[in-house]
Amino acid sequence: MNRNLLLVEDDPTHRLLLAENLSDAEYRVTAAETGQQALDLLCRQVFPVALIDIRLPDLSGLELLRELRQRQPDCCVLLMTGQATVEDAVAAMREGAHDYLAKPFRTELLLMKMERAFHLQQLKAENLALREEGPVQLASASPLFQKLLGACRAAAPTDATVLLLGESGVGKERLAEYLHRHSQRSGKPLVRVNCAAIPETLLEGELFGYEKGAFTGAQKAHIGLLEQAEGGTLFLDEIGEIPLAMQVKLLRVLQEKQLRRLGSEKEIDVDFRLIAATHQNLEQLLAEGRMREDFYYRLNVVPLKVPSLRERPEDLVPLIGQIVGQIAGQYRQPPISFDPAALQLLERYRFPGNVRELRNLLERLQVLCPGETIRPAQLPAEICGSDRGAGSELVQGFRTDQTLRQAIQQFEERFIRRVLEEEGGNRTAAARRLGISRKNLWEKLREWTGVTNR
Ligand SMILES: Nc1ncnc2c1ncn2[C@@H]1O[C@H](COP(=O)(O)OP(=O)(O)OP(=O)(O)O)[C@@H](O)[C@H]1O
Repeated sequence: MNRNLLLVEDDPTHRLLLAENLSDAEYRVTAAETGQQALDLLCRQVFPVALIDIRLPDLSGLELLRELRQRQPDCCVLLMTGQATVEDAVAAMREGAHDYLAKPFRTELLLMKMERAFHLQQLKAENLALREEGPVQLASASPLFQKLLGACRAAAPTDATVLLLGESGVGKERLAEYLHRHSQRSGKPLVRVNCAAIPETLLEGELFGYEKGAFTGAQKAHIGLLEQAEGGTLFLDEIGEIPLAMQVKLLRVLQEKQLRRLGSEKEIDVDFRLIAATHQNLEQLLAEGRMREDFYYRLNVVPLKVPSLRERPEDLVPLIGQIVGQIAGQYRQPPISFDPAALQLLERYRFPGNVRELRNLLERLQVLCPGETIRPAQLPAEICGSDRGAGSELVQGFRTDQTLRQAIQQFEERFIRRVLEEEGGNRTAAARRLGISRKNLWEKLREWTGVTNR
């Protein structure tokens, strides 16, 4: 475990003495004289434990504690307090400090408390790793997807760069998580970056980090995402969106395993495994000059194509089972099921949004109709309509030389007739499905055909 310890003490003699004793006990001590210095250090380094004097020249121990908890909420804080400030220390413990030492204290007591604090952090880290190691569930009965999983299992324990290719919503991010969990780096962070979601002007600072004052607005130093992935995995989603200039910089980091924060000359060693993903055709980006060849070859070490849901029809039913189970559990509701006709419609639908679209649909149905057996009429129009030639006859023969109003009226008539037909002429059922009153339906029919109510 990282034995970094932040020591904040303004009294030089006491600071030196403490630093010496703690270093002798093999802690890696970084000392600060003031609250501000401590805050700057907290932007640069992760400290599992901090030992803080409650009386500092610039900030009160309580203020520093609050700021510290914002920057590193997992840090375990021990306060040093004089007799006069014991009450403050107790208040600080209510705000999340772990323990306090009343001055003067013996070195053995300090070392004992320190050992306990680090032990606690170790347990927390192990617990977290255990929780995160839970299986990433990937329901699949399709040979194509099974083959992909086989390749993932082979690639996972290596440090090779993996490039996940496939349409939006097929589960690339989920596979990246699977790869990370099955790698040697699973105890370390998986840092996910959606390159398309970060504005180009901010991308470099976000990835590489920056020093205080590196540019206007950089009021404090910032640890970049590449550094945050230290020891773990960096997942760069939408890699096709990375601007050319940034490709050069990233390539350099990938080759030299070193980076420089914005506004700094210092090279920092970095060690992460890269997984990249895109729904774009990278060869086309190459041809269009939007991706550098050297960057492409660096990414394209283990390319894995994730099939769309259409290419793995065998997976629809297992996926429905898994996702409904998950969502119903989450909402503590009885799970939905599908009648054979509804299931058949789902099987015929193309799911352009892939598993994401399926998941959203299932969540909506589960929340609106918990425990029900879903019938075709409860499915959205795009899925229902995919029955019998995707409902295309409803829009066949439309002319563009009519007004919008005429076109809408024409569609309305066809649509209503079709629903009425599907309901075997039962107007009450048809009106309910159409979401209009029986009277309204009758009026419309009379207008079109002169039929009167029977
Ligand atoms: N095998 C699966 N089992 C259950 N849920 C899945 C599975 N694959 C994907 N999902 C779910 O589908 C949604 C989309 O998956 P994910 O974000 O991994 O897709 P993606 O390919 O990375 O999409 P994009 O290219 O848009 O980033 C997520 O909610 C995810 O949990």
